Parts: sequence; C-alpha cells; structure tokens
Amino acid sequence: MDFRPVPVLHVALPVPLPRDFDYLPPAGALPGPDWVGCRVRVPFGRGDGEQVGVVVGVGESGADPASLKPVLARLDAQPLLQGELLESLRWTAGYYHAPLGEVLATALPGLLRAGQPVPDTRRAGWRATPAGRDAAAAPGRKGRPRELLQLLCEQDLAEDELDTRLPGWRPAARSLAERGLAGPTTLEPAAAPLARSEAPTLTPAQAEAVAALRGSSGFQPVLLEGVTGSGKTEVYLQAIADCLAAGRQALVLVPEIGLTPQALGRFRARLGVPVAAFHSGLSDGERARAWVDLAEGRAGVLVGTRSAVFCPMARPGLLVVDEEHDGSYKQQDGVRYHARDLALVRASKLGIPVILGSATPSLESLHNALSGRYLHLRLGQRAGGASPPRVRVLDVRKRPLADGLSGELLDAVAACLARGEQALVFKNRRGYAPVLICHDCGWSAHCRRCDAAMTVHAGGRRLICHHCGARATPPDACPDCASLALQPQGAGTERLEKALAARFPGATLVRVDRETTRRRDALGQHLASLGDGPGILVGTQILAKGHDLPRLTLVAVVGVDEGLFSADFRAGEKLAQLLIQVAGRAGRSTLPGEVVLQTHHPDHPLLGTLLHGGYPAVAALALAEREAAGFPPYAYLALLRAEAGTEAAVQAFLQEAHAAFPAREGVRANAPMPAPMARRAGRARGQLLLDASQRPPLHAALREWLPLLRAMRSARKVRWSLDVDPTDLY
Ligand SMILES: Nc1ncnc2c1ncn2[C@@H]1O[C@H](COP(=O)(O)OP(=O)(O)OP(=O)(O)O)[C@@H](O)[C@H]1O
Ligand SMILES: [Zn+2]
Repeated sequence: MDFRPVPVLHVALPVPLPRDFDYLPPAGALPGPDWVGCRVRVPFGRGDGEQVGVVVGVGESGADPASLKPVLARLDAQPLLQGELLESLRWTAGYYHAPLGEVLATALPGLLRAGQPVPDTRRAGWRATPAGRDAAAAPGRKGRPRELLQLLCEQDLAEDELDTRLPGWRPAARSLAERGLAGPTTLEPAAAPLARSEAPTLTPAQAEAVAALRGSSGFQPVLLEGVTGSGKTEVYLQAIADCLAAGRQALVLVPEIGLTPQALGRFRARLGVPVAAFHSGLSDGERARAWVDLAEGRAGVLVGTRSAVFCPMARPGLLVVDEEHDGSYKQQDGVRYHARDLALVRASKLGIPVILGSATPSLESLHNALSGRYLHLRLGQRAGGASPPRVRVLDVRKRPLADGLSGELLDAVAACLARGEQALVFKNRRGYAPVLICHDCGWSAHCRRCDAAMTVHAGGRRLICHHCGARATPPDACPDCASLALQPQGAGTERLEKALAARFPGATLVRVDRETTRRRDALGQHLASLGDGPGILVGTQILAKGHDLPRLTLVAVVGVDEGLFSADFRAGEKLAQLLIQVAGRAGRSTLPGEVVLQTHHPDHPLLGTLLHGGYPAVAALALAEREAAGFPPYAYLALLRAEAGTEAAVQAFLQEAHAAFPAREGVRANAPMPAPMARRAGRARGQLLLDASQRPPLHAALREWLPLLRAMRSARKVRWSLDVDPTDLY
C-alpha cells in the first residue's frame, strides 16, 4: 500500500544497527534544516523505552504514518554537532564501519550523551544600567544600594564575588533593579591567571621548526621528530601562541597518562589564556563544561586525551598530537577509532595545520613523512645544554640475580645515590612476580578462566589474574606433586621496591605503577614526594611518558627480554619506543645521564641497532621488514574478532564469515585463528585477519561483507567486532 509521504526527522541512535530511524516532529513543529545536529529524546524499543539521539537529516517518509512515532522532545535550540565536526563524524562512521549513532554518542561528553542540558559556563552576575551610571555620578543618599551601585559602575560582578565584597547584597540589588539602575547579567568565566611566564630563547633547531610552521598555511600535516628532551613542547607552545595571536584556538591531544597537572600548568602559565582540560580524571560536569568552553570560544586552548579529538572548536586554528606514537590514542572497544588519524581528518576538513610530535614516531607517520606527505621537522639535540644519556648494556647471563637485580645494576644505583642524585628503576611488570612455580615439578599457577599465568602480589600472599581480575590464595603445596617448593619466579615492581628498600634503607623510595596511581593526581604527588634529594623511583611504563625530573640521572632497565621475542609484528617498534622514552628521562637538565640495560640477550639485533643507530635506525630496519612482509604501513589490515562461551560457536561463526567474504583483487581473508590468548575470562576467542595492498578495495569488501555477517545465524551465538587498522592483533 502507498501512503502520502510525510515530513520526518532522520535520527541517529546509539544502538548497534547501521541505520537512522525516522520520527515525526513534535506536534506543531516543522522539520527543517535547523534540526540537524540537535539532540532529541525519542521513544525506542518496547514499552516506554526512550533514547537520546541526534537528528542527522530531515526528509520525507512513505511509510505508514501510523507506524511513525513523534519525537518526545527537542533538547537543543542550536545544533550541538554541525559543519566540519558532523562531517568528520560521518567520515568516522564510514571508515570504521560503525553505526553513525554510536559514533555520535562516542563523540559527546557523557552528560550531553545522556540528554542533559548544555551547561552554561558563564556565571550569574550583576551590572549597572546607563541610568544607574548617571545616578551614581549624581549626589544621593548613602546606603547599601548606593554602595552596590558604585561597585557595579567599576565593573560587572559575579554573584559569588558580591558575596565576598558586599555580604547581604541581595536586597540592595533588588532595590536597584526595581528602580532600573542595575540588573542581572551573565559573565564570562573568571579569566585564568593571565600572567605569562617567559619563553626560553629557542635553540636554532626549535627556531627553525617554529619558522617552518609559520610559513605553512591551510591544511599541513607536520611530523615533529625530536629526541627526548629536545624541547618539542616549547615548539608546540610557540605555534599555539601564534595561533592565539591570530584569534584562533588550538586543540592539543596528549597520551592518557601524560596529562598531569604539571603538564597543564606549563600550558596555563605560558599561554596566558584559559586552557581547558579534558580527560577521564574529571567529573562528567567538568568534561562537559570544557567541551562547551571550546565550542563557544571561551577557552583558547583545550588539552585532552583521546576522546578530546571530538571537541568542537569555535575558531579552529591548530591541532597538536603529542607523543603521536602512543598506544592510548587507539580506542580498543566500541567505535575503535584512532585519535591521531582523526586529528588528521579534522585538520584536513578544517584547512588547518596538525603537528604530530614524538621522539619515536609511529612507523605509519614516519613513512608518511619520509615519502613527503608530511612536513618533516627534526630536533636532533637536547635543549638547554643537556647531553644525551650514556647507555651501558649489562650482560646478566650466568650472573646471580637477587630479586631480579644484578650486582652491577645495584652498584650503579648506589653510586647515583652517593652523588645525591635520583635513579629510576624500570620494569614493565606490576605485582610481586609474574608467576608462581613449583621448583620440583614445574607446575605454575594459571588462571582458571584465562590462558594466562596468575601474577603474584602482596609479597606472595595473593594471586591475581591481570586479564580477568580473578583472585586466589596461593596453595600451600604444589597441586600436582605436593611439593612445598613453590616459588615466585621473576620480579615485578612490588618485589623490586622491597629489594631496593632492603638494600638502600635510608633512601627515599617511590613506586609508581597502576596500583599506586589509581587516585586522581596520585602520580604527581608521588613524583613530588621524591623531592630534590637523592632517591629511587621504581615503576612501569607510566614513568616513560614526558616527565621532566631534573635530578634524575640514572635509568636502570631491569630486563626487557619479554619484549624481544613477541610474535606481534609491532613488538619491535613498541619495545624500541618504550626503551627510548624511558631512557629519555635520564639527565634532562644540567647533570649528565646514564642508562643501564640489564638483559639475558645482549646480542639481540634489536638492541644492537638501537644502541648504535638509535630510533631512526630501528625504524628504518623495521620499515624495510614491513615492506618485504607486506605489513602496515605498506598494507592495510582489518581484524574480525569473535568470542563466545564455546570454541565451537566461535569457529562456526568465523568459518561462515570467511566463506562469505567477497572476493576482491588485492584483498585477502586469512584463515580464522584462535586469538593469541584463546581463552579469557572463561570465553573462547578467535579472529580473522584481512589484509590488502590498497585501502579502497578493502573498504568496499567490508561494506559488502558486514550486512552478510549481521544476517548470519552463527553471529547470534557470538559477540563480534570489526577493528579497522588494528594496533594489537589480539
Ligand atoms: N630553548 C630552550 N632553552 C632552554 N631550555 C629549554 C629550551 N627548550 C626546552 N627547554 C627545557 O628542556 C626540557 C625538555 O623540554 P621539553 O619537555 O619541551 O622536551 P620534549 O622534547 O617535549 O621532551 P620529551 O619528548 O622527552 O618529553 C624542559 O625542561 C624545557 O623547559
Ligand atoms: Zn583470568
């Protein structure tokens, strides 16, 4: 049956269905283009279910009007998502093959996603009217109203300021308002401390980079490759200052654990404009206000982690992605976007520069820079007279290790403390020991629900699975052979802390890992507690990121052997990045730095290359290997992951998916495989890797394939997801 078309709103909802939903406008309202980008509350699903969605279009529907429901409420008078941002979000949905509604929900801060009103970040205040100014100039009766009026003639005042300046001011304000001499108003938020700290004189390399940035216009991707401590942040600050001077805003992305109050403080102190922060340590309300401040142009700069890439800018001028190689830019669930890649997409649509900065750029970015697609700026030397740290490899084969530490490493720490300086002892493993083994029969404690060993914690009194969180008490005797010779094998940060405390009883000792930094700003407090005197920091990769501790002169790396033999094709790149970053914490100021690297594999080619040629040599070699093997950045990957209660269900789905994959020239669907961790939290896991020499045919195949997957019966028995450009093949 045909129906007369009726005007409808196309609404994107945060549900896992790749389509919009049509709704009638509320009674009496006409759907027009001004609806696009506004949030609406709509009935959805059974009963009185409701959802908050975003209007993504207006049109007509020829469906039975009786089947169409009206929108319950329009939540925004002005579009929340529009222009370039909405376009970039549509691009995101297309590229990652994710439903637009889910992408839009991912892009909105939690409060707005939940349908809350856009917070008003201005403050309620009072101002004098022109009549009030005349009255204040004329002689008149003394009293509180006059006192208040005189204050307001000097400047508009916020209500909270009036509370302190003129307690009990409200009756006086009412009296002025009745006579038309003053009235309520809204004020811009209190300006941040606008005193600016001095910029250091730029090094020639920094000055050259800044000049190159000034010389560019429009969309310009820039890779700023600068060794650790070379002053990349200083270059960002100059570029941001230029951008602000031109009346524009800058959006700065930093890695998840890089956004310390110290880092923010550096931006705030130098730029002299309100700098908004956006990260997971803030409340929903704080995040929403930061978003609004940037969207409405009140903040000049926003510094934020991954999801800040979706913040709207009123006057876009510059995007910066600091530590662009960092793994935290990739979202690992839901919409699996890469914030660095989206920053490039946004900059291109906005026609503005985007700076990617790193001492250890990702091979993807490096490849783009080397092939001329990005402007490649280099800072080869440390700033401020610091020299690069000396690196020593300690061969610990056949040497006795006490709690994982060699005598030479301990000597180096002792010498550092004796000089009154600070040492960082690095081990990328938290807990007491990575595994509990039976010295007699070789049994080891495994998680019952995962294919993984349980980590020993609390000095040996507890076992915790780092993959599913399961906890257990260690057995008294070996469950297999009843031997009492159960021993924690290897060392994590907890064990190192204990051993170092015993060896250096007087020294300040601070452990920094996920356990000790759960609280907000715990990291900053830990680093501060180290003070200026001699001391030891023990910790995981949390310490590898952008910290600047002038007294830190020794970095002791306790074994990286786990990383040398991983099957993941990115393992070498990641290990080299981690080593360079952590080594880069040593000797950043005037004191010379030293790095000691304890290993059982001193002859491993990766270490040799790294020592002699640094990161550029490792990267060049890795790029050549990737080209030969057909891996990114010379190929494009997508990974279909599935998990279910049984392995059979996973297999059935992946086999059917494999058979259904549309043939395309240059695109290959590899045979389904168990995931590297085939069982996790009691669920079987498998995956199917797609690779292609070109992007377009891969995406064309995916577009054809996904509807087939959704229709498969076997898909109902599994949880599956597609990851475009996966960074981890697990
Ligand atoms: N031109 C300069 N003159 C003097 N000191 C400088 C200069 N530029 C930067 N510095 C100082 O050098 C140190 C390192 O700078 P910055 O933190 O910007 O380096 P970075 O390249 O971002 O480091 P990393 O990548 O290792 O985190 C800081 O203490 C900074 O204040
Ligand atoms: Zn587990």
